[in-house]
Amino acid sequence: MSQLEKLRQAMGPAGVDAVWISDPANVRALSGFSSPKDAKVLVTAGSVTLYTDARYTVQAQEESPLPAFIARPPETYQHAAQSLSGLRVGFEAEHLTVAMLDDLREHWPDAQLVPLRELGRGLRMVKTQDEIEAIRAAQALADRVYAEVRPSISAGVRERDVALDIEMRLRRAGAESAFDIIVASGPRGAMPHGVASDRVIEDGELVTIDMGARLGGYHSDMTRTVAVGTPSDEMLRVYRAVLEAEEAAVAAVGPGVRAADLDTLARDILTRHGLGEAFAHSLGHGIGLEVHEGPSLRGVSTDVLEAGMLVTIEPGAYLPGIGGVRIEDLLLVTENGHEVLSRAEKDRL
Ligand SMILES: CSCC[C@H](N)C(=O)N1CCC[C@H]1C(=O)O
Repeated sequence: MSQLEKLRQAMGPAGVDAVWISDPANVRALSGFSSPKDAKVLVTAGSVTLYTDARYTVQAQEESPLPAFIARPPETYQHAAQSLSGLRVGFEAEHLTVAMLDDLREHWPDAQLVPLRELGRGLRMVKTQDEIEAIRAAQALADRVYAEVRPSISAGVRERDVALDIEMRLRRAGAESAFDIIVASGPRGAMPHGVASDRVIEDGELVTIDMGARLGGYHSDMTRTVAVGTPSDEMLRVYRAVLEAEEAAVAAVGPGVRAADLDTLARDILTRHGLGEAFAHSLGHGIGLEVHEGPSLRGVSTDVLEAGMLVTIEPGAYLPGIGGVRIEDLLLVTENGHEVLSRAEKDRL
């Protein structure tokens, strides 16, 4: 089913006759338009319109199969108002500013505005085949770049230079970095989001590299922790515990599996190694047009995995003042289990 069909199917149960889409990821999913921050989509039972402005006339025509109305507010609102009189119009509560809501109220006096939450989950959690191939390609590129850069991660090298090297190679290949690249060496490894700094990597340290490619709007995400020289016995023990938790959680991924159970499985292993408290975040997340999207692999998640979902499995252990380890793979949930899309080699320490 297309994302437009999914949205139309969800409108009745949500109590709306139309939806004004302003979340860029949902705009892109519905329209294919690659500058979704400068666009909106209006969906009614019988029509769908892409709204963007004259900077994008040619681009909208080239990229989107949807009929486009080219104008800026307030003309866009006035145009939309013609098809919204008397209708209940949903909007994305997490993505519409108070000022924008005021504008909609002013220009659509005959419509009833209804806040909707988490629309993207229903639309985008299960990927289409094209989306799966886009993410597969993004991850394959990230794997290649990681393999190229891995030999340079050594004592005397700045974290920032590792990140720059990764970013330059991604950009040369026509992609971008999916997020600020994390290169966290030695004690900085205790920061789950330790983006690359001026710190110089030292002998005997672990270095966590968390990177992804953004290609055609779709993201990949993968983490490896590597040893430079011989790490301490304590960090070796942490590394092996995280690897055990990661591999066990990966092995358990499949359709029908409760996301929360995967988090518990990994957390229990780390707890047995005395590292439960050190695992300071959730096990993973879905990925697609955003780095973080549904399903959620948190302990409190009610999500159940389905074939066609893309998820990360990324347990970590963080010891303030000492260091940290995270290992992350990107998986496609399949009818029979899963496929690991991230192929980059892991250190066997
Ligand atoms: C800022 S994007 C971070 C990408 C990373 N792979 C990731 O998703 N996480 C790192 C720590 C936990 C997890 C997160 O929830 O941010």
